[in-house]
Amino acid sequence: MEKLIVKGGNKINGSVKVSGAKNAALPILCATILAEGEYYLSNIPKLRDISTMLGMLDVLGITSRQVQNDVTVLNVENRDFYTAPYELVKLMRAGVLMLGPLLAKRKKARISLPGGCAIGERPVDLHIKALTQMGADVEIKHGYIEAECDGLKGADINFDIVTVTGTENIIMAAALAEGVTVIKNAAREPEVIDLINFLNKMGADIKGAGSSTITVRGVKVLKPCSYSVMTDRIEAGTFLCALAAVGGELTLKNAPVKHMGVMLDKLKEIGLNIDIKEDCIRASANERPSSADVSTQPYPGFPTDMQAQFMACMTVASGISVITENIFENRFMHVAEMKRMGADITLKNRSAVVKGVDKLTGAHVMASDLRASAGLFIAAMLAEGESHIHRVYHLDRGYDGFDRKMAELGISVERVADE
Ligand SMILES: CC(=O)N[C@H]1[C@@H](OP(=O)(O)OP(=O)(O)OC[C@H]2O[C@@H](n3ccc(=O)[nH]c3=O)[C@H](O)[C@@H]2O)O[C@H](CO)[C@@H](O)[C@@H]1O
Ligand SMILES: C=C(OP(=O)(O)O)C(=O)O
Repeated sequence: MEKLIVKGGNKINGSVKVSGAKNAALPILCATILAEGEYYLSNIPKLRDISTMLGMLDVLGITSRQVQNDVTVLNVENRDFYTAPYELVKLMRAGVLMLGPLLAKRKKARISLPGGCAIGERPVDLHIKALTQMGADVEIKHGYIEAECDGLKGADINFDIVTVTGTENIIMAAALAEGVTVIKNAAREPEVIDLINFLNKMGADIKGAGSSTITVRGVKVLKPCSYSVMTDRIEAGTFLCALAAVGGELTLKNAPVKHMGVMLDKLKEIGLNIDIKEDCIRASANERPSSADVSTQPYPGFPTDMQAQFMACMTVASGISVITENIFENRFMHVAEMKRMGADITLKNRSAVVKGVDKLTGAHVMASDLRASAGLFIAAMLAEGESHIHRVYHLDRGYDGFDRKMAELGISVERVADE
């Protein structure tokens, strides 16, 4: 295991290139199951969830190799493998994204049921209900989702809750199903749009990307293609939050600006100066951030994946902020750790009331999940003295070279072995 030692007190100064989006790359990698042949995918981020996903695809007979540093070539054969084992799914919930494509293409899927995790129970009942409506037989046995079908059929799916991976699973399943599938209350996240663009490039017929009604007309065959994955709005937002917290100047290259609306508005509200030219954001902060309330919502609302980072910034704001988490029932594990660094936070049901303090102090803290780790990193950048962030493997799951990029921006950070 490794930990990060961060010395607080430095400002951000420099420029950073935003990497490919984890949450777009993962479903796109799963979608390759849908057609045999060779795919050329660029802008796939280098992070642990991606290597786990490539390992899972390998188990299914799909090999990958890296060419020219930025292109991942996948070679897909339609083999008789259909199991995503516990050892891999336990490392990353996105393994469930194999359910739809495996059923559609191989007519059978056996996926380890993802367990509960630090941010909540995260059931997959809506994925299963929708696939059953499309004609699949699904059972839970020995901790696995076991599903099979003679061929999926189009259906009218109405999700009770907006679910991102649920929407993605059904879109992939429907792409090769017989007839038309209409998904109502679909997720509108940019990563869902990226998946649809990829599938349409493979020859799928999907309309309504970015709206809450998506119509998929099943086609008989899809073909492989080359594709460049969108850049990561959460990574971009994390760097901007860090800047708003500690001050300084930052140029973000390759930022997915058009998908960052609410985030950028919030960051302006707390005092960040932002200048945008195409996909380049120049931002600066000279003063302590102002306080602001946020309430997480499905896209286009404020993302739950930015809540911990925003909270870190608010720990030193001039005033009181109320941060409400509406998506996951338990996504406040970072609160106790931030309090250990001197933050003044009170939890009331789904909200955290954060009273800005003059300074945080460095401490040993434990990362509980991916975005909590980023939030704790920002808190450590703000703190007086040294902080040790343990269980940094959570950070590595979802950020491409986070500590390296922060070091390039002038932040004092060291990665060392942890006992
Ligand atoms: C790999 C990926 O893209 N992960 C993202 C995806 O996760 P993920 O797709 O798992 O999150 P969902 O959008 O499905 O979850 C939204 C809510 O619906 C609930 N729910 C979901 C499915 C279901 O069958 N039953 C059910 O009750 C969940 O417990 C949660 O409370 O969207 C989340 C919400 O934007 C993000 O935080 C994650 O980063
Ligand atoms: C919660 C996240 O990811 P996952 O759904 O893969 O756990 C995240 O990206 O913040």
